[in-house]
Amino acid sequence: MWCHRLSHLQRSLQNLLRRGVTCWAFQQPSFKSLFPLAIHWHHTASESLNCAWQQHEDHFELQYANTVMRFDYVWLRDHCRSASCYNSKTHQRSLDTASVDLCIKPKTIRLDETTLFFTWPDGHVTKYDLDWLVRNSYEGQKQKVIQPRILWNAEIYQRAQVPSVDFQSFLETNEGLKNFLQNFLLYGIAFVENVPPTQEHTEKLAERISLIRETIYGRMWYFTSDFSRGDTAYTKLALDRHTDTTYFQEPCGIQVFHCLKHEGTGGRTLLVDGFYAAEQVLQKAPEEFELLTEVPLKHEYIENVGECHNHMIGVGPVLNIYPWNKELYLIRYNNYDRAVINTVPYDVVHRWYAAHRTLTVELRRPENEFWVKLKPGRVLFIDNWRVLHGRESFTGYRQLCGCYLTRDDVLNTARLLGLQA
Ligand SMILES: C[N+](C)(C)CCCC[C@H](N)C(=O)O
Ligand SMILES: O=C(O)CCC(=O)C(=O)O
Ligand SMILES: [Fe+2]
Repeated sequence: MWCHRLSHLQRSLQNLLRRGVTCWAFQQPSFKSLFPLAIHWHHTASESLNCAWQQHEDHFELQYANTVMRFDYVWLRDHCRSASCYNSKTHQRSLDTASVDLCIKPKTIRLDETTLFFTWPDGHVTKYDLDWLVRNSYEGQKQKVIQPRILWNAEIYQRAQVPSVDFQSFLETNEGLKNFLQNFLLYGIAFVENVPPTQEHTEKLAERISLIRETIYGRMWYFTSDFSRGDTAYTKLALDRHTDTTYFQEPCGIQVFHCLKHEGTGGRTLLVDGFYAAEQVLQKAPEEFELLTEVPLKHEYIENVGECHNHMIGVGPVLNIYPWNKELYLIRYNNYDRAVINTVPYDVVHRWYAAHRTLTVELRRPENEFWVKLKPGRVLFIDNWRVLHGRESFTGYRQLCGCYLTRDDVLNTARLLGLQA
């Protein structure tokens, strides 16, 4: 641990020196030893490669491909891809990270063409390709989006004329499946056409891209307005925009809807891109956006109807972002299922209500609403981590079937088809 303290001390000393406060520093007994080496930049001979590196006391600095990267020495030892440290068949680490000295530093560093060689105190050599380091560095990741998306309001979505994929081509060709998934990843919704209007065919579709996520509602579900379950979804009432299963610790990733029958009026489906609305909040009120990413909330499902007894609780903020690049990846928005707020003090609660209102105003702008009437044969897939759904009240007999999908497995299929997900 000494080396970390040293470098920390060194940094504070440098800060003090920069601010001109030197007296404290000179009182330290080993002041000189804190600055043991003059730092030299190593440049590559070839101009075209444009690579330079420095060995600092507590990290390795690399400039390459217009990126300045800083690597911790333990990190450099830990990611060694040599045969004894990494099994390239299973893509698993063999090295026991706990056996690495936390104060490790390379004995020598050398660059040959585009490969960096680190020789460690015990003689072990680690090789890194410069491009690999760029791809895998924090600085490289920070600039990258995990999931490219096209945020939409009704006009943007309709203008894009996103084609539906045909049932046959979805099931039988990789191209059909890939087109479908690409649209789904970009927009958070996608349709399959000409599906025979049965639960079995809907299930086949779902199984083509993922594993079906079985929940308290079953594996494939099938529902009418019979109030067979203790939830408003099982009535004829209107449902305002929301995401489902906010009361799960991990809300379901994807929802599949297939309307098998409707003899009556109303019942249109409402779709709103939650990420588009959140982006508007970020632009107009960044501190409110931040609050929505920070305040943890509970959502709850309490059911006691007939034989069904359930009590589910999920905790998490409304907006979930990756901490390193601030990219939004999940919105949890369901005012029906939001539980008592008892996770934040009153003053934060008040600011949270204001931020929630700002988001709600964006979500409710008529220009952000995309309305569609689900029909037998046309199956809708919704990214339940991004796109909110709702429905208009209706009359008559309406049958809806569908299921939830596990998000990991949808993304797995997408990656195997060569898509970025
Ligand atoms: C889709 N299906 C009818 C099975 C369930 C409906 C769940 C409704 C619940 N309030 C929620 O938003 O999670
Ligand atoms: O009836 C509908 O169209 C959708 C109801 C709903 O929100 C749901 O089942 O999750
Ligand atoms: Fe729902």
